[in-house]
Amino acid sequence: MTAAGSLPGRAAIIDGRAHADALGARIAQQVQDFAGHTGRRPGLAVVLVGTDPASEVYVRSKGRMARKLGMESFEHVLPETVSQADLLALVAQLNADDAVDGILVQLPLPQGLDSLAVIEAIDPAKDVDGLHPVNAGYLASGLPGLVSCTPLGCLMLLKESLGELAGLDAIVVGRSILVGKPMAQLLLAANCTVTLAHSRTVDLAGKVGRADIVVAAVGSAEMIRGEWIKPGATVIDVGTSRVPRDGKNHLVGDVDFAGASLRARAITPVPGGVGPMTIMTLMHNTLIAACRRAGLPALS
Ligand SMILES: Nc1nc2c(c(=O)[nH]1)N[C@@H](CN(C=O)c1ccc(C(=O)N[C@@H](CCC(=O)O)C(=O)O)cc1)CN2
Repeated sequence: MTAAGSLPGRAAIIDGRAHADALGARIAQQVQDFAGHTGRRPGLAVVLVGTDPASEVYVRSKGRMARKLGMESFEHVLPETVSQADLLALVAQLNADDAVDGILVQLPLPQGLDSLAVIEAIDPAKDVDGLHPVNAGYLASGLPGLVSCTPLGCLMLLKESLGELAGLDAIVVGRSILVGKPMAQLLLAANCTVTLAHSRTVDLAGKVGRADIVVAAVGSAEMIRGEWIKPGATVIDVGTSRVPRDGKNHLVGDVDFAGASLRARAITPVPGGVGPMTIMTLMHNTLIAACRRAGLPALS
């Protein structure tokens, strides 16, 4: 049988925007409850260094979404020429600010700045990107911390689409600290059997072809071919690359969408799949961080 809403031989589309909207409605209600209990609103500080156009768009979207859900948004824009010391001083100031529950430094940072050192400087309790080694360690140890936004969004989409994940064979293609590594840990915690593939993996096509779940996070346009996908697999595409086609720039994922749709049971589109969930899971993490800091029970 095909997944709900799909035509025979065509994968169901996993609608990330709809899932993000539903999660956003729940968060907005919980923000009101938080404000009722504490007399203040959860606060998210976003730091942008430089003028990368895509990063500017993402930072604006994060601030807009935080305000829309009733949170405080603090936006800090620093010039590309900022020193490592000044950036670290801003992070220290945000760590000490009681109105700030979540801190996010937009990546990538301009050349010359050490992003790992900046991430390590963030108070792990306010690290709503879930990238601090303490939070990565909590995730690997099965302890409650803050989980990186994109993989958390992917896991939510997978659970919505598949229900139970236990026992499924999953492959994650890409081993970044932002997506690949935490994604593999989340799937392991959900009792999948996980392969973490990367640029040196031998026979990637064969390994993808044995997976019930494929999470593609390589950052290379359409490199996962449709014919590699196991019939009936569920495909989550994290990639966003712009490619020139028919005289226009098109946004495509890491997966050959048209080919994969003929074999998969369900697939995320690009745009409109994982991306909107990345922004909403950041809001979810900010609310979790705020509740923990206020000593309120964790959210469901
Ligand atoms: N500190 C961080 N930096 C970066 C992260 C992150 O999670 N934390 N992730 C990415 C960028 N990113 C959020 O920061 C992000 C990327 C894409 C989208 C999104 O909604 N994409 C749309 C398409 C948008 C377009 O047209 O270009 C979609 O897929 O539908 C949201 C957030 C790297 N940096």
